Amino acid sequence: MFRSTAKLTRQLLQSSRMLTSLSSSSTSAKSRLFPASAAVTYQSWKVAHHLSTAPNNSEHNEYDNNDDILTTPPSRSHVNPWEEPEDMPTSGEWEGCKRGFMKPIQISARGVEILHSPLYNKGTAFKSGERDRLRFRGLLPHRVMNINKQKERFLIGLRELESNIRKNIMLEDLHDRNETLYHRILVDHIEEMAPLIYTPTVGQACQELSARFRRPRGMYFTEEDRGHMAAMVYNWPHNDVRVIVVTDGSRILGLGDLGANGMGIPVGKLSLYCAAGGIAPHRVLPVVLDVGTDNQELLNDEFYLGVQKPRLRGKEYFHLVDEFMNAVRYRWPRVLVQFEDFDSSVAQRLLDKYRHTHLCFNDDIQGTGATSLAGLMGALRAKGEDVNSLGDQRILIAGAGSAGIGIAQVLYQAMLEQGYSETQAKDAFYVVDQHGLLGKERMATLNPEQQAFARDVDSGLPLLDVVKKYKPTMLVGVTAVGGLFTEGLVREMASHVERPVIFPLSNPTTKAECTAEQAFEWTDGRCVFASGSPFDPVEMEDGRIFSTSQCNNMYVFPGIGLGATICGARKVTDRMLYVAAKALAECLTPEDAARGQVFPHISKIRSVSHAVAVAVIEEAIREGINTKVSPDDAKNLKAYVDRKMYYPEYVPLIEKRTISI
Ligand SMILES: NC(=O)C1=CN([C@@H]2O[C@H](COP(=O)(O)OP(=O)(O)OC[C@H]3O[C@@H](n4cnc5c(N)ncnc54)[C@H](OP(=O)(O)O)[C@@H]3O)[C@@H](O)[C@H]2O)C=CC1
Ligand SMILES: CC(=O)C(=O)O
Ligand SMILES: [Mg+2]
Repeated sequence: MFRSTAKLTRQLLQSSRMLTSLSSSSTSAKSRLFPASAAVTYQSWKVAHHLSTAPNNSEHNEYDNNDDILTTPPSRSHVNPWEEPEDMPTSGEWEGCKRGFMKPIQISARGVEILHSPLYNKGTAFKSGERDRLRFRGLLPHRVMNINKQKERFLIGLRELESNIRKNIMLEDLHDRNETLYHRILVDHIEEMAPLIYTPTVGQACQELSARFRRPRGMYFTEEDRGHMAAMVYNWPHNDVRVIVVTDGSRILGLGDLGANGMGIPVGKLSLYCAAGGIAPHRVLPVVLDVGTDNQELLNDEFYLGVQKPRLRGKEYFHLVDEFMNAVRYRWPRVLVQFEDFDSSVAQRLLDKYRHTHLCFNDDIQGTGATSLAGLMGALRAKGEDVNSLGDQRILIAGAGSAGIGIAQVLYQAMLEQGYSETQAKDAFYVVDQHGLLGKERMATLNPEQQAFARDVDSGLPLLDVVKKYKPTMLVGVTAVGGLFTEGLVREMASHVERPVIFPLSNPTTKAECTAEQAFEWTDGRCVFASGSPFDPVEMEDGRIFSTSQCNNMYVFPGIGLGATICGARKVTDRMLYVAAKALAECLTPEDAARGQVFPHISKIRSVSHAVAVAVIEEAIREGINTKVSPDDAKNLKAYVDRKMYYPEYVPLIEKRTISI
């Protein structure tokens, strides 16, 4: 089990390279992919550092490395958990940390039940005193391992696997056994893990969910549950649910209708809520509204686990959603509901119906809009232009669905904030769907949100002709059509603009409108690039290396959820999304911008979520919809939010006693 640091580091370097090449796109183009050597070096440094600094006796201290999952110490930036955080408070509950004593959690589970409860299970990390106290002495092998040793062992096994889907399965198995270790691995290795538990691998995990089903996670609601939902929600074993991610599986990433197999998306998003957003795992609930599917393959599949009927539509559908929304609010009055991957035929309608009465938002419309705003402001910085010059851009959005219109709406609001008139702001947009440019002549076929961005002339003009005629400075793809940005189209754009901004945002990677290497090659390295799923940096034949960024709503939804739930906001407002975008944009350092990056590195995601949450709470206070943060706490909001963020560490457990003497 124990390997030398050098040997392990070598192996990690090798595995990381393997991972890099597995997740990379085709290398057939002239430019070749550049292995993310900076990340590899950082990764191996972290492991090497840990191995050389972990104290020898750490495995035998009953209370070291433990924490209360409900509140956490303020600073978590340290790599080695045995090191005392620099800003450890001098009073209050964390005074105990210094003496190696942690407030335990009382649990009702007993003996072996605890080992089978993923929220409490620590596996081989249970210390001998705890094994006695909790009555499972003898049910675990003798050796006690601390969380870092467990993590190290898990990572060796994970990195030996050859395919990303196998890695996803291994991670989800851990998720089902030991949530603390799972989230700790995500927190410490987010760059490596995000593509495995989220896009792109989560797409395949959803497609194969029924075939690979092992253990249930989350809740399913079907038409048969009508009239029972208010009672059903009490089947969920946790009383303090703060965030629900719900889908009806009708548009999973760019993969279309995956029915109940879409459960992988709420599960993946909520893993990010915990690891990146600091929401404790017992406070999240993934949900599928299983209203059938129109996917013929699933309807014919003998192993499909969802409702094998055509989708419920119309009034019946909306009544079902309504019962669900009221049932969850009945049990958890302050819960935040994130609508995810609903087909655009219902997404905006659901948002409009609930946004003023329930604490909710639509991630594909609003989260994507806020993230893209931050990314496009980052692109202006990377180009050395004024971030407040959005209204002077010519912005071509390919795709007029939830994401496309969501992006246009948030950018439009931002332009008004930046001082542009409504006419100037509207004039910056060119929005194209399958039938070409949205224009006045097509008004009758457009929904009200699309109509707002219809141009006076050139209705139906094809995408390439829009590029030729209007010479966009920014090109955003949210069509779910892989390869839509052809060489001809990108070269045409680059012939008019010195530094074209190219954002193929469709997920998963196979649906990206173009790859990173294509964009850099076809613009001779002049573009500023960001994609929905991650791409490795690109090295051109002449040796130039270009950074890529991931423009994905994962940069804002965890922070929006964290902020909205900490302050008990009554609703998620448009301005909250705007301040979230600004906070995210401000996390970009001058060095990031100089490298052509438009988002902070993903390893910074927890501090990004923290900044977004602080901005959201400040906005809630300004708008008078904060119900929880006291004026005193508001004075030192950053520290307050820090304290509220969950950090995955083992907590001492004690039995909850029902009889007192
Ligand atoms: N990076 C990120 O954070 C996010 C990425 N996305 C991705 O964006 C993609 C779209 O999502 P969403 O908006 O919800 O999907 P929708 O189905 O709502 O919208 C897709 C849009 O693309 C248009 N379209 C399809 N084919 C073409 C074409 N050949 N040329 C021009 N337009 C075309 C459709 O037009 P028509 O209506 O005429 O069919 C429609 O307007 C997905 O792949 C999703 O994964 C979504 C959210 C966040
Ligand atoms: C990222 C995301 O939400 C999507 O692709 O749908
Ligand atoms: Mg989505």
